Amino acid sequence: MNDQGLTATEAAARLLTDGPNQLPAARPLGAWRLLVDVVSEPMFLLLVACGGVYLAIGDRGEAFMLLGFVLVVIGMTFFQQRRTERSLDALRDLSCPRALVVRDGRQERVAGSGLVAGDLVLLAEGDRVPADMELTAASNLTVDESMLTGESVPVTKHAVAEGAGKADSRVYSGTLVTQGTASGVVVATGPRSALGRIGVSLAALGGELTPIQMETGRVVKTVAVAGLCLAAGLAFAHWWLRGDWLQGLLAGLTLAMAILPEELPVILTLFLGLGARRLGREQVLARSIPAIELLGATSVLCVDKTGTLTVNRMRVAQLWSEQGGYACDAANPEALQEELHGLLEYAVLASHRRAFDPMESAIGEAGARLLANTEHLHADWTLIDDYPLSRQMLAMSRVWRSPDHSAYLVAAKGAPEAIVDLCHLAPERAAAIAAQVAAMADSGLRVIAVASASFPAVRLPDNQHDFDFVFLGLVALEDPVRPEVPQAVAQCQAAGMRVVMITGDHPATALAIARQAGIAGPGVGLLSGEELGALDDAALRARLPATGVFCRISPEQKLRLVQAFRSRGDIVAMTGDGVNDAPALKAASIGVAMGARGSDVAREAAALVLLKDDFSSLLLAVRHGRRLFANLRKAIVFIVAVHVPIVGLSILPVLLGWPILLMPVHILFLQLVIDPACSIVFEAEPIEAGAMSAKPRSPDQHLFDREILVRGLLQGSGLLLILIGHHVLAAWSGQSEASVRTTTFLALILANLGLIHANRRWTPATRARRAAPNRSFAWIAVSTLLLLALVLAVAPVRALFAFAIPGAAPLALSVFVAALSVAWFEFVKWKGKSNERSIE
Ligand SMILES: Nc1ncnc2c1ncn2[C@@H]1O[C@H](COP(=O)(O)OP(=O)(O)OP(=O)(O)O)[C@@H](O)[C@H]1O
Ligand SMILES: [Cu+]
Repeated sequence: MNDQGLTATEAAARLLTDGPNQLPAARPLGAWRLLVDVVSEPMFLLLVACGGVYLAIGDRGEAFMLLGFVLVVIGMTFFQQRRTERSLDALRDLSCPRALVVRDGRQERVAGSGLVAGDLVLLAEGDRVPADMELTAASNLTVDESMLTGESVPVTKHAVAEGAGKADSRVYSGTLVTQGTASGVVVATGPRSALGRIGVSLAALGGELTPIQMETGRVVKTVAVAGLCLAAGLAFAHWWLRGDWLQGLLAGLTLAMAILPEELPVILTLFLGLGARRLGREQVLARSIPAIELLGATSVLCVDKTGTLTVNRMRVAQLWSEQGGYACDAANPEALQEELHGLLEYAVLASHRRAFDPMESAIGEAGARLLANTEHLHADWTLIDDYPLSRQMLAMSRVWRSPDHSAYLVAAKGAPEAIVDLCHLAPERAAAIAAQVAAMADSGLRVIAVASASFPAVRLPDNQHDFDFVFLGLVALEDPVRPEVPQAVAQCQAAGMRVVMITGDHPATALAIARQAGIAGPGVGLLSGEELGALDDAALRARLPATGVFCRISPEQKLRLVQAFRSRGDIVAMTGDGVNDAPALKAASIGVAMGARGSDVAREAAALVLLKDDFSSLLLAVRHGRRLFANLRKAIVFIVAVHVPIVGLSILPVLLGWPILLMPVHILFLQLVIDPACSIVFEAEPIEAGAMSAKPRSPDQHLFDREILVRGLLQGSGLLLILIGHHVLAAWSGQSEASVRTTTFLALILANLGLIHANRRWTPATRARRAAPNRSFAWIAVSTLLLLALVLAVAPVRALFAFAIPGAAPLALSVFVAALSVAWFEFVKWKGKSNERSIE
């Protein structure tokens, strides 16, 4: 079998003829769905109804105007849909497995969709098999084929060369490598794979509603029902008081339009969608929308050590045997002493030649450097078998045959406890070794022990215990804490979040690294996997508040820990990268996988994928989550406030016998054009200064709570009163009906802008930061005023809006009223702030 793989040109040609290695995505017809979506928009129905009434009255101009707005609704729905679709496509790409393929003799990682038949692909634990393959080499490979066969017990696979039958040497697209490594040649891709033939399409992604979306849905429904009742009442009142039922119907429909919280769901989707995009810019991929929403409420961060807190670049720092020690820095001029040659030799033999694990690469490098030109490097030995690491035994052995030995040679390395156990050492010797391990681990080094054995060349035992191991010594590896981690941890703690370390490593190493990262301090305890196993759920829960470091933890225990934290009401973000981490990642409120280091399984189970594999990205994500929630609340205050005057100005004239002030066009102008644009300002608002020094919000804090409603209603009713004052004053000063309408509308729009400005920051104006200007506000203010000027300038449009070009004095009055309302907003803001303080 050639091990160069295909050439890139060959692969490209085959990709062209065979098509991508993808399953056809089932997607309903776009146009049809769009139609259904648009027609079920309440705004659309109201518009059509209003149009009908205008036609019945014989007012064709108004009717066509509304038709124009129908186009706006369709356009908005369409773009909305396109955007959601596109973000879902991005999610699908992400869940598409990547493959390590050999082409032109070089290994490269490509998207699974780029594979073609004949490609040579390497598989490792945690990979999703990217295509149907025939194995050319396999070491301890077991595969979970449950998604094809329903059988959840992993099956063992062998290479064809080992005389395995077809079923035994084939792995199928979509199945999961649960253990071992292998290489194989792709035999079928895309729809021709076993999975494709069954016709399984990708699991439906998206579609699930987040708690906030559900809450918003409820609010929208309640308000809509109330609005319709009110509108019916108004139509009836109009008919009763004035006798014109068509006009009454129109007034009712106008009110319904004014009340309908049409923009809420739109804004929510916008915020969450843009939130995902913002996270993406920080190299954080959000695979689930609910996670974005929850981020701001995170109260516990459970992080693993290697790679998340540390740089994951290992280096052998010390070698130690009972005969002596050696410091492995490049500055050490001395050669490695003869007594330690065997230790390093067997450490190398116990590692994979083409190592995935940074620890094994480090050992390989140290061997190549320190044992160069000795007889201890054995490129010509053949690997006979290996015993992988397991949860019961944190040690692995590899069995070799050398050309000049009759017996097999076995090299083992693993956690010192495990190796000491395998070597059956006398208690005093074991104690001395443990003391040495503790001394090395205290400075944060990861310590592993190495042993050797020889075994007659007969059938190998099933268990590593059956070898007669000789203890060789210890290898200590250094993996420094990332420089930015201590500060990030401190910021998390300042933000009221606990950072908890969960590791499979030795207690002393774990504690040392935790100290360097700032996780462990006075009053922060340590709990080992063994102790944890002895605790029942209640006892475990009781230990959590005082424990910050969990060591020698197995993945199954990670799951228990997540569940224990969650049962205390915590919102838990948990990082993980291994195959066995998937259940814990799924169980966490927010599962976090590492983009580069994580296995396919981990990334599939996670809600967030950190492309920059490090802890500070997580802090950034939380910041974005908090900002998003805060800005959403600001937008909602604005929306509540802005509805009050619109509703009031729709109802009052009918009841008080004034000429009708607001007609459907005016409301549409506000509701469909101005308000949604305004929410963009809130979305872009930077995080408030104190947001990362406050406690995380409680997970069941409502978006629409009393504080928000009171603040919004207060701002809105003040504005309504001021506008009524304006109306009375304007009418009294002898302005024409059209002029009153124009100036009141202008005052409303200006006050609207003032309202946005006021709600951008809830900290009083005097303390507002000047930094980070939000340019979208200026843009929207200018374009809103331009749009209004346009409406006034174009005579037919002006007529449709029933406006008149106002004189200087009415204009001045209108601007003055708007300024008055801004002062009112600032007062409410200041009042709200001082109330909050008195509650605390
Ligand atoms: N390739 C290996 N060879 C030998 N021993 C290993 C190997 N990998 C891990 N071990 C042993 O098993 C222990 C647990 O390893 P594991 O990989 O589960 O830790 P982990 O949870 O990934 O640690 P961390 O939190 O540092 O990432 C290690 O401390 C080490 O003693
Ligand atoms: Cu030697």
